[in-house]
Amino acid sequence: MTDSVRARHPVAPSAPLVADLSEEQLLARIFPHLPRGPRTLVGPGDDAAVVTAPDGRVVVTTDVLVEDRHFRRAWSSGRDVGRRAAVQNLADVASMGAVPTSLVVALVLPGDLPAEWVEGLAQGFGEACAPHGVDVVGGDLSGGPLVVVAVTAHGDLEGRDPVLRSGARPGDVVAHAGACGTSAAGLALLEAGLADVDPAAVASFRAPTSPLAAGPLAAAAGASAMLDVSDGLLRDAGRLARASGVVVDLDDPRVALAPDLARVRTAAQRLGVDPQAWLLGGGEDHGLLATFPPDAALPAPFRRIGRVRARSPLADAEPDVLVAGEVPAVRPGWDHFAG
Ligand SMILES: Nc1ncnc2c1ncn2[C@@H]1O[C@H](COP(=O)(O)OP(=O)(O)O)[C@@H](O)[C@H]1O
Ligand SMILES: Cc1ncc(C[n+]2csc(CCOP(=O)(O)OP(=O)(O)O)c2C)c(N)n1
Ligand SMILES: [Mg+2]
Ligand SMILES: [Mg+2]
Ligand SMILES: [Mg+2]
Repeated sequence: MTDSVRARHPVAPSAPLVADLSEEQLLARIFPHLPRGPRTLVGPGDDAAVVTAPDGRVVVTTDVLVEDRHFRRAWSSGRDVGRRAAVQNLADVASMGAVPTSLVVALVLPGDLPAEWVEGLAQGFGEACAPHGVDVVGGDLSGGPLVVVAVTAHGDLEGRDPVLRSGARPGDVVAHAGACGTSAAGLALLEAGLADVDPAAVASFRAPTSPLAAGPLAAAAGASAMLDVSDGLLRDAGRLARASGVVVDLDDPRVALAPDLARVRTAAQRLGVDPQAWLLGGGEDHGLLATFPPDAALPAPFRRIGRVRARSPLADAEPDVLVAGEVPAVRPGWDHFAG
């Protein structure tokens, strides 16, 4: 950290700042302070929490989108941001095996923002939610220096057990539903000023779609663990692997993710980059990554992309995720702080 940053904050020179920590390290400092009673069936650490209500259980999750961190006003319309914010939250509900039911939306809006942009945002929420029978039931407004969209989503497990990150067992099949790497390709094209090279990839960055119905289907088919891929396949597979105490060994992406590779090949050639970096390290496609017992039939549109292995009891520094048995060479994905 620079001295000028430290000068603004009254901390000891050795005390870490947020930018010195990974998201996981920061969460490890937060979680111990949070109260936890018998109403909490699944607490922080998964894609969503499960809490009891007098007449049952409610799945609840929240994600925030920040201007210039998650979107740029020059690249995305209000409608795009509304659709993205909805899908990002609905995917966290689906990845618990639940059906999303309602959202509340809190907005921070700078005064120079056209009111039309905000109407577009509401339209985007409507377009992403209505087909799934999800209602937008409230929110909050505040002024502020940049656009922030904070969403809380609720879901219904319909009597099923929630599918946690922690249930993967050695021998399970690793499967994925949805796209991998397309959103990252779209972002890279926008950054390079080459959006016209692949308008479909750019559209999926601006407003991704997630196979939401596949979450409850996976739960019904006996999925042992699940999460949505928001930060990159390797990063999120690592979270599932650590929560479950296993190693995720992904199949060779040139075969297992061949359709995804084909989708981003043109953009990769044009930008002169290795498309595997997008497939394995790109986030924000919000596909579902799940593990299934070996005898389970994978529900559509899940496809096998790897296998769960036992951790070796002797190897301390064993990686959590392998690709075709090897330590992957590409960046694993997004971290807000220790990127
Ligand atoms: N400020 C916070 N206080 C309590 N729990 C948090 C906080 N930020 C994140 N979490 C929890 O940490 C876990 C990981 O968060 P995150 O990586 O954002 O999950 P996701 O990618 O599914 O949105 C989640 O269970 C989330 O609820
Ligand atoms: C302008 C811009 N730059 C970079 C990115 C890439 N990016 C920003 S956040 C993120 C990860 C996903 O967001 P996060 O807040 O971590 O969502 P969560 O994991 O909580 O679902 C990625 C890949 C972007 N979307 N927009
Ligand atoms: Mg998630
Ligand atoms: Mg989150
Ligand atoms: Mg994230």
